[in-house]
Amino acid sequence: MNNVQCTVIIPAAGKGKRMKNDKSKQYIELDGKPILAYTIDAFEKCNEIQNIILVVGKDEVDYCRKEIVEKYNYQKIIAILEGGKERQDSVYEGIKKVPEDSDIVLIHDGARPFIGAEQIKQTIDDGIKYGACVLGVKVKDTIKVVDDDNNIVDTPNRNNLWAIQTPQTFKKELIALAYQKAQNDNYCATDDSMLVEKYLDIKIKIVEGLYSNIKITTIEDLIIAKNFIDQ
Ligand SMILES: Nc1ccn([C@@H]2O[C@H](COP(=O)(O)OP(=O)(O)OP(=O)(O)O)[C@@H](O)[C@H]2O)c(=O)n1
Ligand SMILES: C[C@](O)(CO)[C@H](O)COP(=O)(O)O
Repeated sequence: MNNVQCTVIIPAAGKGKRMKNDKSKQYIELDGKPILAYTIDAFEKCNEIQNIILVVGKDEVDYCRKEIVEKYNYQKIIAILEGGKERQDSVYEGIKKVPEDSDIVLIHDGARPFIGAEQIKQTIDDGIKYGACVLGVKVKDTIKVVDDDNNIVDTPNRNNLWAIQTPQTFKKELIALAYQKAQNDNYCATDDSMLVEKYLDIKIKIVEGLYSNIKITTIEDLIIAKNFIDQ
């Protein structure tokens, strides 16, 4: 595909409850800069991305425009939208505003600031080739399936287990259709590819990512993030 048009949706409307911090985690500063700004930087600098859609919390649109978009002089942001109750609702707000001429939609957590250019480009290439792909890494631990009483019921073969990250990258029509169907059904998933798995009969490729592409979720992740920045 020549001149492929790519739009990234960055959901950043979460409250960061697991971080237990007054400020939502995406606005916590690392070395004087908000986590969300590190995330946006990666896509702003990536030549393959034309548009960035930011989805932020209720009442955070003006704050984000002034303190993030204007302050860091981002040029690719075409919309700053108010998100919804769940991550999926926030992403859906973004999907509704993807420009007509976009071929590929990437979805990337605002709280994953260490995404690399190579990985973004690889998901775009595989998104074009296969229609749907997600970044992931092989799990390092043994994973157990447990019942409601915390008794082990299964130990899946680790060779078949991957920890899934973002970007999750799709042809626009595919992800728009999967999202519309899920929203109509009130079906809530924990990542975007689950909707494609449920509603569309297509294969989704895994693109091998990096362990450094962490999602800042709990306080330990902040310590790791500070170490990455200091390196
Ligand atoms: N209603 C929501 C919930 C989450 N997110 C975003 O989705 C990404 C991944 O979600 P997660 O890490 O779970 O963030 P939070 O929901 O903020 O965290 P928690 O579950 O601990 O409250 C984050 O960038 C978050 O801001 C969103 O846009 N809208
Ligand atoms: C999309 C995701 O980052 C893939 O690992 C993750 O599932 C988001 O889940 P969360 O519950 O919002 O942390």
